[in-house]
Amino acid sequence: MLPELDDLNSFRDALTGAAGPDTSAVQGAQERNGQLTKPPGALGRLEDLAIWYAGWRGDARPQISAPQVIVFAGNHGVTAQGVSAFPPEVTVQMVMNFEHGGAAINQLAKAAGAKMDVHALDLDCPTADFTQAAAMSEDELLRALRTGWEAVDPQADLLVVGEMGIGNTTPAAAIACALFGGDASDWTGRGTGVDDAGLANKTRVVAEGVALHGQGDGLRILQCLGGREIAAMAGAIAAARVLRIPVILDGFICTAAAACLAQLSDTALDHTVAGHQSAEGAHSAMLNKLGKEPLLSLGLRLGEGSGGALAINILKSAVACHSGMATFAEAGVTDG
Ligand SMILES: Cc1cc2ncn([C@H]3O[C@H](COP(=O)(O)O)[C@@H](O)[C@H]3O)c2cc1C
Ligand SMILES: O=C(O)c1cccnc1
Repeated sequence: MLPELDDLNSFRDALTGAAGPDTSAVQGAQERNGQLTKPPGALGRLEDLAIWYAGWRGDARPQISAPQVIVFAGNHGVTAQGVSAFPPEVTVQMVMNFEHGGAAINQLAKAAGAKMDVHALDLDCPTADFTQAAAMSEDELLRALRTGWEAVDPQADLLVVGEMGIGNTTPAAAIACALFGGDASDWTGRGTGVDDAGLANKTRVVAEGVALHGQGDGLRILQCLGGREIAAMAGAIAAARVLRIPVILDGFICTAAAACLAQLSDTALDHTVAGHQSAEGAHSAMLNKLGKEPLLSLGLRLGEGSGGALAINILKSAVACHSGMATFAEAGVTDG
């Protein structure tokens, strides 16, 4: 059961107090894995994935039958600084596209057999430009976290969260810089494709934001430098942690949301795997900081949950092998 989110402390408490994986299911899955008709370790990371999944589901021989993809959308005041190659009205236009089934994520969710939900967060009311003020008030942060928290279907057995928000690679870079240190240029990339002058301007904006608001815990950084859809992703990833629903992380922006949770608790992201490595330059550095090895590297730089949705197929395949294969004894195959 998910507790109500009355305030930011109830969020912190729920995350830090959430139970870990079921160790007996992990043990049962490891034992089963050792008996399947293949040389030991021959399925590589698929074996680790299946055992990890079994632990979080509390079932040594699990199935994946109800994956959920949730796309959150938000608008960003910082777009006034000219940080994106596209205008902010594209956010609401893409939300319509999601609703009509025309975006990349619609096709990828369908191909993965996942249901897809879309939540637009106050698109008429962009966050504040973080070079001037905190992006959100505490109350706005709480409401965005709650949107994500409540969007997770408790019956889902796998979750991917994605986003749409023109300008949001800028807050994602600022979050990473504030959490992990280094220069703004280490974390700032081209997003939708800004040119060299655009990249220099965007780097300045990230540096200004971090100089103004770079202190505090993961929630404070999310509030001051993030955005509503980024906070909603964090809320959904945290709810999944409490509900023991495994999560496949998407690209740069999704990983920045997750990184805020990792700052609050060392075990906050134990139920997550990195679906892919985005072509956004600093994504691999962010994954390294979080100790996550991506499953795919296909040069995607889209967001929307696209890389996470693609990786559903990998996880499904891992679990299908683990739960569907015969053991040496069942198949009458001689053990090594
Ligand atoms: C048509 C279109 C569809 C998208 N789908 C995801 N994004 C991605 O690009 C945006 C981030 O890049 P930046 O920070 O440079 O604006 C986000 O909306 C992200 O989801 C899109 C962007 C566009 C233009
Ligand atoms: O990695 C991402 O999520 C990403 C990269 C570029 C633009 N939009 C999203």
